[in-house]
Amino acid sequence: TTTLGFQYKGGIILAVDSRATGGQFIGSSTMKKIVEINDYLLGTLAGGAADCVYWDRVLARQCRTYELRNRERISIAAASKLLSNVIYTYKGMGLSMGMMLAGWDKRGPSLYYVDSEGTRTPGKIFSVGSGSIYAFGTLDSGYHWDLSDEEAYELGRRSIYHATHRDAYSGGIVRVYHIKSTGWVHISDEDCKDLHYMYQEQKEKGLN
Ligand SMILES: C#CCCCC(=O)N[C@@H](Cc1ccccc1)C(=O)N[C@@H](CC(C)C)B(O)O
Repeated sequence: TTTLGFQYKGGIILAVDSRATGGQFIGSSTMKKIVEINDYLLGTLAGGAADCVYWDRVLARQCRTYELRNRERISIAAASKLLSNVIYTYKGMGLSMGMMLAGWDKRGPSLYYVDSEGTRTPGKIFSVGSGSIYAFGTLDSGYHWDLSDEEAYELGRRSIYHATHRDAYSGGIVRVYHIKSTGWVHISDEDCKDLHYMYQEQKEKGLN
């Protein structure tokens, strides 16, 4: 898996691949690794597929319960704390999860990283998963706060593409979402093979 999230002038971008593997076996090429918890809150999945999917559903239920009890949406900080606290009770028992929670709440845009070791931290740029080392190469060299929306989408897309090209455990569809003050927008789903030939063409025409 390769997942990434970064905050910039225009909000937050999330981008992920869609491959699930069991050893060298590819179990899925269409996995949804960005999960829509509510209209203002997205999560990303990396690590054990069953662990991530299961605990994300638990979190989604807890967020909805919070809304019903408090008549307002949960903050990203509180949602990430709920997730972190509940999986911390299983620390050392073999859970494997590296998740990002991204959204827009009363304090504005917010991006958190939460994992099964007990780490919970806010930040501006994260990449999580076996291909994150490759994604960082493109992401860190292309990132700046004042990216335009289109440049930000392309940076997320290109960073995930590069990881799918080099990491055997990443591949399939490159999915990009944008979180703004009005909630999240699904920007694109593109097969990494199509992106490969598109970037090849650009290189041949010397457009890079
Ligand atoms: C095939 C199949 C069913 C999925 C098995 C399964 O959890 N694969 C894991 C890799 C893994 C992890 C821990 C133990 C074993 C195997 C996987 O593909 N994780 C991706 C993200 C999830 C959300 C799809 B990615 O991190 O590579």
